[in-house]
Amino acid sequence: MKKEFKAESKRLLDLMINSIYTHREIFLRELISNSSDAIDKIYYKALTDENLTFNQDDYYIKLEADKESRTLTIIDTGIGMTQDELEANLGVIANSGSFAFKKENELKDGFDIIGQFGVGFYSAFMVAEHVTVITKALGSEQAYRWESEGAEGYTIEACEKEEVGTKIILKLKENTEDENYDDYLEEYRLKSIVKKYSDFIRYPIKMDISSSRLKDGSEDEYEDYKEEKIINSMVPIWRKNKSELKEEDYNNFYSEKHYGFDKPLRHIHISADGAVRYQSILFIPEKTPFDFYTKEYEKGLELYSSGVMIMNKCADLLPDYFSFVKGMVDSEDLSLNISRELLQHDRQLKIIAKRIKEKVKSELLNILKNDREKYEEFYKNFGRQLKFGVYSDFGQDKETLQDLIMFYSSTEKKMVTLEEYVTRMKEDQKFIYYASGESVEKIDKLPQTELVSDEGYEILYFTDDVDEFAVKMMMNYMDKEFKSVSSGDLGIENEKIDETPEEKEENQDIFSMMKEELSGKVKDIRASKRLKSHPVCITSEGELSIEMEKVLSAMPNGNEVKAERILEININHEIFKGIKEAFETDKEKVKIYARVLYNQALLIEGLTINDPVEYANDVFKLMSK
Ligand SMILES: Nc1ncnc2c1ncn2[C@@H]1O[C@H](COP(=O)(O)OP(=O)(O)OP(=O)(O)O)[C@@H](O)[C@H]1O
Repeated sequence: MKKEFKAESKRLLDLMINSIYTHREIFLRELISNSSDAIDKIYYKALTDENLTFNQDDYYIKLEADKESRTLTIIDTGIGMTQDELEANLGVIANSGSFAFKKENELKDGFDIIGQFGVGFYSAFMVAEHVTVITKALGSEQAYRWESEGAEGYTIEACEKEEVGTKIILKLKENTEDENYDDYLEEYRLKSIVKKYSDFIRYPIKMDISSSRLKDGSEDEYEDYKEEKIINSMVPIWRKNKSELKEEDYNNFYSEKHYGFDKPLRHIHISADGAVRYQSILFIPEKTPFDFYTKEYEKGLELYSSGVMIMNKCADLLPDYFSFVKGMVDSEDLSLNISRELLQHDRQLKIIAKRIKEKVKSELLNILKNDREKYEEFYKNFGRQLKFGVYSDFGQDKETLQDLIMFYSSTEKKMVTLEEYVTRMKEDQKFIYYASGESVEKIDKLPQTELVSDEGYEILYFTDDVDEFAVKMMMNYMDKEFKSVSSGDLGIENEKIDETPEEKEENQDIFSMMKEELSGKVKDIRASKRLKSHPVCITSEGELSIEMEKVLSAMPNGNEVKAERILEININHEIFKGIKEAFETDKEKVKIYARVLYNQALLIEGLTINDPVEYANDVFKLMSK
């Protein structure tokens, strides 16, 4: 009976089969990589299960090309699949969650599809019109045959197969003007594809290779014969010498492993011979994985013990703030049998994790120093993660991360590091100033930044939710304290703005009256020490800023925290003169002023006002008075 693919799989499969795809040849890489994974699984079992004995020679992958029937067959001695596994693994292309992330029109390019969804096996349909999978699972008596011609569906039935393992038979598509599928039956072509993408596969990839030799007893007569040969070098790339490897080799490895659909921004190749022996290849991706900032994203590195993969995503090897790092670690000093729980406490693993953390940090610093543009690109994608790192775990990693974070600068008009900021601070400047807001454009217009900007000080713009929380955790950098431009004491003396004692005395009563009108809304009303041309602004007192309040109250369980608001009034502004006048002649008007100014300050700050109708009426009243 023919079964249909799950709806999403069908759409995806259609797209893939019909996409004009320039790298069709990678279907072989995908199938070989699946075979290699399947052998890894059985090999691992054999090493850890006393009841199983296997010889190294038992593990291999074999390619068979038959020109007559136009089939290419990939055979492996891996773990095989049961009927249920066939159904589960080859009946659904991608798990629907990840598929939902991409809209159909974004799926034009086949490369994207493969990289992002791990639809490895289905790439077979880029070259084959009919695919047959014959497989027998370890420990199972019965073998099964899965067959499909693409989007129409598939069948599964019982069949005969001697040995455990899987055999995939591709009946190649008819040749077209653009593509000569017969090419995939040619020895030289298959050999070169294997060399290019699968050279380092640890198991032998065998193929019958034609040669010719002198006929027995003859001196000039040759005969053709076939001989089985291993066509890959089998040395894993991480065991090779760095000097032997080219950028391209690392890039191929990155794609082969499906670490990402992009090209890596940087690779790090570690070969350590110290207290713990291990090799590692790490990648810093160029682009943010599509699910990076979602719950679905899982950090981790592949973990191998002496070349055998023991864990797909070992999370303990990476701190959360470097969760974007992809790659693998292979160590001879780790036990094959180690369980997840034990691994967490493994001393060796801790040493490796620490070293990886340091390496990634120094590589990032290196990019920052030598390739600023690249770093800024990286930072755009993953900077938020680093800032979360500063903030989380009570700031225990702030030292590691503080030199890697950047903010937009008011004076430089670009991203700058904290070190750059501090080293060009003015002599009399006491603090590292920052202003928080939704975007650079919005912060540019904030009244609170006026004085600090006018004094010629640089201001860092905090546009990410996490920013202010992160610097609160850091407290200072190179002994300089962070200071919000909205905070009470800015450490700037300015005679023109500061209230004289007489003024203070004089304004006292006005402010008290306004404060009474705004009771419950603001903690205090003061003459501003930062406003020059704007009449009013809101600032906060204490640990919690208005921006932080916004972030916290936007959280799902609606934190009801409120910043302590201070209404600051520019006593040198025309408007304040009006208030003073009203205080003498029309006390009711002072109250209206208080309400209007408060609401306007909220609006400037990007906060909502409680009663817009009352506000509008107040404004009308002032306009008509
Ligand atoms: N030769 C094989 N032997 C045993 N199982 C296989 C074989 N080929 C595929 N499978 C099973 O089918 C599943 C689906 O394969 P597919 O290539 O579509 O995705 P994947 O290998 O899981 O993901 P990715 O290709 O992104 O690593 C595999 O995870 C594996 O369980």
